[in-house]
Order: sequence, then C-alpha cells, then structure tokens
Amino acid sequence: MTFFSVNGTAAIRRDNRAQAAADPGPVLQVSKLEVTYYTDLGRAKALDDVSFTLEAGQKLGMVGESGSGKSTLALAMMRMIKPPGRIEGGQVFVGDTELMSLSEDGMRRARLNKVAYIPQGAMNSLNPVIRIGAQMVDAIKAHMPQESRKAINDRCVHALRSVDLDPGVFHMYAHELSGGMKQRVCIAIGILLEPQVIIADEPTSALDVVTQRQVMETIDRVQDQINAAVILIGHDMGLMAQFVDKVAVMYAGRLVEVSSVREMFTDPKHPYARALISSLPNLDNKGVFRGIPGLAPSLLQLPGGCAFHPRCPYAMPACTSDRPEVLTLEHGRRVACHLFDAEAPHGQPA
Ligand SMILES: Nc1ncnc2c1ncn2[C@@H]1O[C@H](COP(=O)(O)OP(=O)(O)OP(=O)(O)O)[C@@H](O)[C@H]1O
Repeated sequence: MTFFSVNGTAAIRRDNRAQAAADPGPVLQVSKLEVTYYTDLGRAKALDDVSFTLEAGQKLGMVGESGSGKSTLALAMMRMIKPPGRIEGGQVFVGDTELMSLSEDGMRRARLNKVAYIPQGAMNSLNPVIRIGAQMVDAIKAHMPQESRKAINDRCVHALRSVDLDPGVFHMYAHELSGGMKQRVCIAIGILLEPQVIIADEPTSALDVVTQRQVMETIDRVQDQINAAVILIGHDMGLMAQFVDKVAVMYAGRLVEVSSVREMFTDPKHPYARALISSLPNLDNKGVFRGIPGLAPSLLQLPGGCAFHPRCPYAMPACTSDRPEVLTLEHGRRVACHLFDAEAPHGQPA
C-alpha cells in the first residue's frame, strides 16, 4: 500500500506496480476452468479446460461468436455462476490468491478489491433512484467499513476524475448522464479499490463509435494508472485491434487460440481465428466480405473431435475423432488445432 493525496488529504492506495515489480510473472493465471449448465435438455459444457495467463498492465481481448462462453468465463472467474450452471473444476490465481478455494466471505472481499467485473449492460443497471455518489460509497463501505466518510468521498472523487468525469457527477442520478458517462461511472466503480484484474464485458456495446473510442481510451488510461491486467470481452475485432495486447478466441467453450494482437491479425493460426480475421473489412478486399460458413454448434450436441470441424475448410480425419490439445507454438502462441500437432515444441500440450 502507498499513500496518495486527494484534495489535500491522504488516502490508502494499493500500489499494483510495486507489487508487480516485487512479484514478477503473471498477475492472473486461469487454469483448466470448467463450467457446465445442467438444463432440462441436457448438459451444456460452456467452459472446457480454459487456461490463460495475463501480466500486470496487459490487456487481453476475448472474442468469439455469441454463446461461445465469454460471459460464462467472466462470471466463473468472479464465482458468480448461478444454477443451473456449476463450476466443475479449475483454478484462478490473482497474484498468489486462488479465488476458487476462498470461502464465500473471502470471495466477497476479493470482488472489487482483487478483481473487478463490469458486466454486460452495466450502465443500465445503475440504480435510477440513488445518486451516483451514494452507489459508489456503498461499494467502498462493503469492503472498508472502518474508512472515514471523508476518505471514502475522496476515493470516489479521485475515481471519477480518473475516468474524466467532473466530481459533480457524485451528486447526480443516472438519468442525468449520457450513455458514455454512465459507462465511465461503471469503470470508476470498478477501479475504486484499485483491483489487480479488471474484466469488462462488452463495455462499448450500445454506444456510438466516438463514445466507444472514448470509453476504450478511459479504460486504457485507468489501467495505466493502477497497472491492472484487463480482460475486454467483445465482438468488435477492429476496436480490439487498436486497444489490446493479446487476443483470445473462444469457440464452443474452448480457447482455440491465444496470440499477441499483431500475430493474431497478421498470421492467425486456428482456422476459426483465420475466418474471423478474414471476415473483417480491409482496404484490399474492396467490399467483398467472407463470412464463416455454417452455424455455431449447440453446446448440448457438440460434434465429436474438434467442435469446429464441420465448418473447417482444413478438416482432416483426426479432426472428426480426436479433440485437439492446446499446443504452445513459437512466441508462446497457444492453439488447439491438429494442423499444428507437428509444430508444437516436442509435441507437448501446453
Ligand atoms: N443460465 C443458463 N442456462 C443454461 N445455459 C446457459 C445459461 N447461461 C449460458 N448458458 C449456455 O452457455 C453458453 C455460453 O453462454 P455465454 O453467455 O457465456 O456466451 P457469450 O459468448 O458470452 O455470448 P454473448 O456474446 O452473446 O454474450 C450458451 O451458449 C448457453 O448454451
């Protein structure tokens, strides 16, 4: 912890940068996370063996078709999966704290403090009859019941300023704010306790393109201020390309590729990632867009072998029968595809 000054008063602030320097290595390690929804129609495995790491200050873009499991991943990391869903395995380390093994009370304290989640449509779930400031104060009080009112207010004002909002917003109601301002309030709430990890689920949906960019720039800036690792869930590959360091592609509950943003956009490996990239407009394809043939599979009836094989132009016999392991390729790229079985160092699954 270090001290910083807000309006001339001292407030406690965690120094994520000093923590990261003292403890190099990934701040977030997700390992073999598994989630199943037990529905009347059968079992839907929404997360299957999901593993990845993220360092302090890094931004990961999580992309994939609707229903591929992106929000489930965020909810599982927060231990907020509700029935009929169940977390059936895996670990999530934030620093040296393993979230899945915390008590309910320990997890309640870890939320917002170690890992903050800005859910899909968060800006529409601000309470319409409670002033913004009171909602921010409540969030802090739940974690710091001993904190003085003045220190709490100062912390709120600091967070509002960090997201480029006037401190006057503290006294306003949600209906007095534009969509972009409301989304920035949600980001301010997310950073109140300076978490080491921030997960933002579609933070720019329902915003116009100018406001989208402003919100992404706000996330960029606050992340830099508190040196957090950020996961951005979304569909907009163009926006991802501009703002993230790494891209993770999810398909039918599995991470099929995790690569640096440059490698993902210049040389995507997994055929599904290739299809996603080639469906983007660019200056060369002169308005001819290539879609991805077929539909995303139902999680209740996944094809055998690789779930993508019925849509894959490179499918081989092994793809119909053997589930591809996640392989580590050069530069630490991770790909789950039989096309690369021979390329992985020593053929070892990651
Ligand atoms: N409450 C639920 N009950 C049953 N199945 C569910 C439930 N929530 C999610 N699922 C299943 O989990 C899968 C993943 O859903 P999830 O919301 O994580 O996808 P997503 O990639 O975030 O989609 P979107 O981009 O549309 O938000 C869905 O296809 C659905 O089959």
